[in-house]
Amino acid sequence: MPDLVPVTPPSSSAAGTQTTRDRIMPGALRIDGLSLKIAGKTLVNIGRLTLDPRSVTVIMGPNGAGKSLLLRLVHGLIAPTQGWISWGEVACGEATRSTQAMVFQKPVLLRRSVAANIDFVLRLRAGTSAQRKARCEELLTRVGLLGQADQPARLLSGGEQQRLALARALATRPKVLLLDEATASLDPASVQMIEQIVLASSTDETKVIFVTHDIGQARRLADDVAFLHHGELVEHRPAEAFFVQPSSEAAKAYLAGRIVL
Ligand SMILES: Nc1ncnc2c1ncn2[C@@H]1O[C@H](COP(=O)(O)OP(=O)(O)OP(=O)(O)O)[C@@H](O)[C@H]1O
Repeated sequence: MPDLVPVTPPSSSAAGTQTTRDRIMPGALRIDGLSLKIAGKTLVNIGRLTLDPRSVTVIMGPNGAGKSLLLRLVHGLIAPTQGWISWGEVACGEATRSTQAMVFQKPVLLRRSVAANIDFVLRLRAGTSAQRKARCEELLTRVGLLGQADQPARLLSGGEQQRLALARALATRPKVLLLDEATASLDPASVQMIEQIVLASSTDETKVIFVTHDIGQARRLADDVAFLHHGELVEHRPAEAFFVQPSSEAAKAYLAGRIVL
């Protein structure tokens, strides 16, 4: 296990010194001896996992495999019972969370206009109102919602709401973008748009970790696949190898469409 430096909140880093953001990249995500137990039951148990900082990692596995819990652990929304998660030299926690963004299956939006939802996030960062406006327009253009900027967010369709949630996540210029079944209830056109935005984002120095049940989607997006079963990591391989020749019986059965218990 490498020495992990104490985390410095981004706001307190002096000019000219490395910020938490700088120290996260280009380091990999490393998980070591990670376990999560609730009420005496082990729900996540991952010995070691290292993820490339620039790939799109897809996390797959049957229902209840621990995919969402793993994402929440990585995002620091829940604390592990044991073990470490680190980005580069930095232990994951409060400070790394501000360099990450997570998109959930059900978009969580403010009861304000589309643009105000983005502006809310932009206000947490430095910048003039003209800069915020320009950045807001850039983000809304990127997700195809500029025409609805002044509309109440709650009037958007499900797919549009999810694109707004994605734009809001991208507003933070995250080093790591975590998506938990973000397209699960959307139609094919919305799925395609979100996949395109995600793929384009992953080239901008943003690591993407995408949880999905959809094998076709995993094939389209993944550079590498981590397959979970009963809270354990049963394999982590480059996507080509995983889809052609999965090494675990659970992944073979899952890809063949058989029921995996
Ligand atoms: N707060 C909690 N307390 C107790 N058990 C929990 C809690 N959260 C999740 N679990 C259990 O942990 C297991 C893994 O849950 P998780 O949501 O991570 O699965 P998943 O792989 O994302 O499943 P799905 O594909 O159905 O969303 C499940 O059996 C779930 O019931």
